[in-house]
Amino acid sequence: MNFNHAGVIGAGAWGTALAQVAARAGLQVTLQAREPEVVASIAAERENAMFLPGVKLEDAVTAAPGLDALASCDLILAVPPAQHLRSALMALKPHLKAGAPVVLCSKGVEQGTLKLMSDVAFEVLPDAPIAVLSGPSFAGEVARGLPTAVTLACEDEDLGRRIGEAIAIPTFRPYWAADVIGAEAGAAVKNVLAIACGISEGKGLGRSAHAALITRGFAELTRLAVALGGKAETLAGLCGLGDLVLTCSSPQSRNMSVGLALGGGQTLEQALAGKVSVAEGVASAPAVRALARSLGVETPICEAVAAILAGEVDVDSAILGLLSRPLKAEA
Ligand SMILES: NC(=O)C1=CN([C@@H]2O[C@H](COP(=O)(O)OP(=O)(O)OC[C@H]3O[C@@H](n4cnc5c(N)ncnc54)[C@H](O)[C@@H]3O)[C@@H](O)[C@H]2O)C=CC1
Ligand SMILES: O=C(CO)COP(=O)(O)O
Repeated sequence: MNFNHAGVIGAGAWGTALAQVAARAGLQVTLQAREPEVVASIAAERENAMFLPGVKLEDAVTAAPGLDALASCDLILAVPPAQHLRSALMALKPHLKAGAPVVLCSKGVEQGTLKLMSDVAFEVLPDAPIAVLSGPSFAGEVARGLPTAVTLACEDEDLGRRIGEAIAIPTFRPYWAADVIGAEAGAAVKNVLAIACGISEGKGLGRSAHAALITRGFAELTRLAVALGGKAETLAGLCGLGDLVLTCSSPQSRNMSVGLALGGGQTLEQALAGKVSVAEGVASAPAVRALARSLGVETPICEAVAAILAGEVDVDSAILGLLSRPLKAEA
């Protein structure tokens, strides 16, 4: 089956950028937006002024307020914030075309249930083929046509390849993989680690600390992903190391920005004030901590971030705590 019509759930920055990619790849695209002003601005100005200003959208992208508009879509890209994926898929269910694959593009762990996005999707849409798209990809850069490569993970590798080919353009290169759990675990944990790197940067701890944090963070991310059933080699790819390096290295990252603000002395409330965009690591940190504890996996950096965000410890004490840990073998 070739794909002709993509439906995108969630017209935030990333949903809009992916709609642009799919349209450039030759698909008709319906972009479902919750905010009436987003639907209106795309219809009138060809621009999502609220979430992705300054990018003129392709003619093939049409915005719609309701999920009923996705009923004829043969490919769905689900891009709501992770904590809203369940409700979004439940709302999609009556309108989902039989057999249409659902590609999960949100990055996070569901609070309360501690489930990965694919677990949520399997629960809500047990009959739908599920794939995961993740990798180093800032929405603004992708939408402006700057190049990147991502992981397209699907247990059915042939389907993964076909989805990848359907949305690929020279500046957006999906590499397929079968390890859905590894791809999702990398996506969720890297956001928490980006907050840690932002804190380090905000405190002025230097380039060496930054590199050490990324590296030890990568060890945490890999340990947790493997405990969940993922493969270490997946985490060495675009959806793990690739996205970790990107998100930990630029204030363009909403997660790193939150960390920068915290490291600069702001409270979490101040760091989040006035932001319309989502910093997923804030919601995922307590879930990642709980998940790691339930599996007996050591994740000291994620633990420290979760404790800072929960107000259990201040930034300086958390840093001191990490630096005072017993020495051990690296591997
Ligand atoms: N922005 C980026 O560069 C990238 C984002 N992602 C992931 O994509 C997902 C969506 O992020 P963005 O598009 O950046 O979001 P955004 O921060 O640009 O926009 C917020 C989105 O949240 C939606 N929203 C707010 N409250 C909601 C509710 N109660 N129920 C359902 N939706 C609600 C808004 O409608 C809007 O679509 C996140 O999981 C993020 O980690 C992944 C790769 C890149
Ligand atoms: O996931 C992303 C890049 O791959 C976007 O990161 P932020 O959500 O931190 O901006």
